[in-house]
Amino acid sequence: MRTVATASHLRAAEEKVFSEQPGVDLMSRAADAIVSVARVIAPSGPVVVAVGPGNNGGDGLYAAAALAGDRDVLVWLAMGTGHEAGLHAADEAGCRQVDAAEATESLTDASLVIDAVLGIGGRAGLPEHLAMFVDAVDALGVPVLAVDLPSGLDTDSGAAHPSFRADCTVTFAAPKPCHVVGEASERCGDLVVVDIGVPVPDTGVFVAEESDVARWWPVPGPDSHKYTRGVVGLDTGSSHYPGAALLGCAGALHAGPGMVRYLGGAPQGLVVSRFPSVVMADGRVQAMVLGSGWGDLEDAAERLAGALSRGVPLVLDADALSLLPADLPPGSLLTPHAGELARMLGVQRHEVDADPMGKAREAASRFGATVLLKGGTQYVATPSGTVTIAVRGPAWTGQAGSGDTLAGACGTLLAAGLEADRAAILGASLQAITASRHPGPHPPDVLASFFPDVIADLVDVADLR
Ligand SMILES: NC(=O)C1=CN([C@@H]2O[C@H](COP(=O)(O)OP(=O)(O)OC[C@H]3O[C@@H](n4cnc5c(N)ncnc54)[C@H](OP(=O)(O)O)[C@@H]3O)[C@@H](O)[C@H]2O)[C@@H](O)CC1
Ligand SMILES: Nc1ncnc2c1ncn2[C@@H]1O[C@H](COP(=O)(O)OP(=O)(O)O)[C@@H](O)[C@H]1O
Ligand SMILES: [K+]
Repeated sequence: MRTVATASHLRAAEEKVFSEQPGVDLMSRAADAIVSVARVIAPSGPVVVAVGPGNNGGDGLYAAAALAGDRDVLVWLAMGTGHEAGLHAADEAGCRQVDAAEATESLTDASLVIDAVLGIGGRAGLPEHLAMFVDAVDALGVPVLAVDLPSGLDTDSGAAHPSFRADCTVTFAAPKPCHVVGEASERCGDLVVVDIGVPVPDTGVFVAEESDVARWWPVPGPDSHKYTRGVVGLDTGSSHYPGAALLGCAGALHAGPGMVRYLGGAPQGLVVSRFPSVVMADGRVQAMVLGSGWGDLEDAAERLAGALSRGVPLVLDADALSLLPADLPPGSLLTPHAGELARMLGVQRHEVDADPMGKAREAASRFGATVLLKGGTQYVATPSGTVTIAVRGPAWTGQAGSGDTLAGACGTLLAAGLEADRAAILGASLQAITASRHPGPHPPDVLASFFPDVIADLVDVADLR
């Protein structure tokens, strides 16, 4: 996992480095990293460097100077001025300064555009002349390497302001919110996080990576058996929504449980004819999933009370989220989408959309349980106040029934003994990684059927580490 830091976190950390190590040259380290990545993306050919007035531009100018050793490098001062010492270095190295028209014309031959206009000091949005340059870059498909972040984005949010669209972003010390949440994150391309000697501040916000899923996935040992691996009980679905039972079972079974017991109100024959290994008899479980596809079941409160009396961690999804008891069993997980979270907190949906991370954190604190807020960005908030953003997946995962399979998968992970936050991070990330590796669209149960391939692959890679 990586810590996510805001612009002000980073500035404070950077100031501390400067005060403790006067004269330290962070900019050269940043520039070296940009040069290394630039050489991988575009090993040869002319490079156009769009340079802004601040230190982001300074990074770009030193990188331009280094690249000019063996290729044509064109420098455009996109805001009229640039970092003085950086400009001197670029001039000395033979970079050619161009104006807006020449920068745009040169795109037809360019192998790479380096966006060093604005970084963490930038205000959101782009002036008109830069927006036109970005349109020309996009139209010609020239690869873009963004320095720290695609200029135009707001460092601290996922909002989709007019900005560069990068194929790769080289950022320093830690990912910022714009790299990992919302539509902004889709503008960053591949993210390379470089250690330039600025210690990562403790922010309590993290982003999960595929390697975390690989390391944490619960793998049975040689002496494991179905009960030690974990039995998950599903009280999901109903006669009105029998599909939810199948979707939950699909998610639970394909995430690798010891056993799935189906204890809900959908026709048992339907479940067992589709999934013969699902057990219909009641008995011991290590975790329960409730609520998906309940609709307005008359005995919902009794069903919840029955599950609570088992004293095992619960995944509460969909309709169970409107019945939250005061004391949830330790290790329980709530899986609302934004509308459900708004209802849980008694606020409007737009308030959740405006501050999804804050609202997920508020719910985790109020209900004393881990909250997985589902959506394009998936936030896992714990009662202690930490928030982890799950691995991101393609948008077509957002379809009816994806949440049911996800709840099932999370149930399997809780039954395996994982803490609720790990179960949520792994379940949500697995769904996203699977959707990325098996481009669809696939209906949710079909997507779940690819979970085992992805788990096997991830675990295999983890074993080799
Ligand atoms: N943190 C670290 O450890 C390290 C950081 N490093 C690098 O420094 C970068 C941060 O540099 P920075 O603070 O100089 O800010 P930066 O992003 O260059 O922009 C500020 C300038 O842009 C201007 N401006 C802003 N918005 C604008 C707009 N919309 N339209 C027009 N103008 C606009 C703004 O003008 P003003 O606000 O004064 O009007 C000001 O002149 C960081 O991202 C990283 O690349 C590395 O060198 C090494 C270690
Ligand atoms: N834009 C998106 N990109 C990727 N995944 C998404 C997007 N929107 C929703 N999802 C995922 O799709 C699932 C939808 O869950 P939910 O809304 O509960 O659906 P349902 O209740 O119909 O099963 C969740 O796993 C969610 O995170
Ligand atoms: K930039």
